Amino acid sequence: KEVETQTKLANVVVLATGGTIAGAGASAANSATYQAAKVGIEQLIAGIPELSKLANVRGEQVMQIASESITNDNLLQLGRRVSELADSKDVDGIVITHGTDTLEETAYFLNLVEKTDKPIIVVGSMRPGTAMSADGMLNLYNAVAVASSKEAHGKGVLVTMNDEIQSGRDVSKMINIKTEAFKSAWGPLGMVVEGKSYWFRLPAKRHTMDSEFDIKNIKSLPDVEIAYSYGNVSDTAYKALAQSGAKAIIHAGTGNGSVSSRVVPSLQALRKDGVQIIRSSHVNAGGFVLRNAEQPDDKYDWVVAHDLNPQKARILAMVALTKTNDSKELQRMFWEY
Ligand SMILES: NC(=O)CC[C@H](N)C(=O)O
Repeated sequence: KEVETQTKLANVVVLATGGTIAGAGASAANSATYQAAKVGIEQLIAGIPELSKLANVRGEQVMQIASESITNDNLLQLGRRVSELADSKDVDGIVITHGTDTLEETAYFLNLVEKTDKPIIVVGSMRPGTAMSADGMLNLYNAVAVASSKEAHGKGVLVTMNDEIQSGRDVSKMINIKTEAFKSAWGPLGMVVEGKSYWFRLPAKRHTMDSEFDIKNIKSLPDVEIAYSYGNVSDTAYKALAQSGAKAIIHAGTGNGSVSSRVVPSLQALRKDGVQIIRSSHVNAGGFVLRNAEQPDDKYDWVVAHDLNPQKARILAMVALTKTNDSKELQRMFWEY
């Protein structure tokens, strides 16, 4: 009996959403020119017989899209399915296959709203399965390995790419042509090698079980948009986004979220009209925006995104706005998550 429980394999569900990990190209030489979201999850799982040694794996095709086309409704649909599965006692871990373009957004969203300590792993690939040196097979194998491990419990939503275990909160796609594409400004949490995980650090920010957000209470997500900044920037985009109904605008700022003097008056006016202004940075290796540095946030009643890049700041702002429209509360959430 004891031996039986010791060797019992974990039950892992793979939720497939599309992306390059489900991509197919015309020839094995096509590592960058191919169609994403072509191959079904049954075929992906069948292509890796070694998975059956790691866990009892079953797949579910939730959608079949390239991740740049993912909508807020898609996020909610996926989040609800993850939550249902996490609540089931027959499920020990969940893997989500995903296009890499917005993988970091989905991983962070789930990290905020899933009330479970069961492993949730988001995984993609940089080359389609039809290409030479395709990376999807190993990335998915590693994802299932981590999802079925005891140690992955309670560590928030994770991403396994290029043998690394990254925090879904921190990780970002930093380059679009290398298999070494996903990095965290603060380093990976661990490594996964030959199906075994090696952990080195833990996430310090609130997530999953410790989060005040719950997918079960989120009916819809408000409109939050991003405006990019650069030299000679105009206020046209900011004003247009507000006019089309944005509840918050993420300022994808230069450097430490600095704001051009050409734009400051409009952002002040938009805030007076009720739009939340959230200063982030488009510095690729990781921005670090501090309150009242560069701009008087207290005076203008603006929020800073701290180390969250603009696309992650959009995710947190949407989720946060389902609870509050108080800028001080929003700022607290931006420090805590
Ligand atoms: N490497 C990828 O997954 C990119 C493919 C596609 N643009 C997507 O995000 O789904």
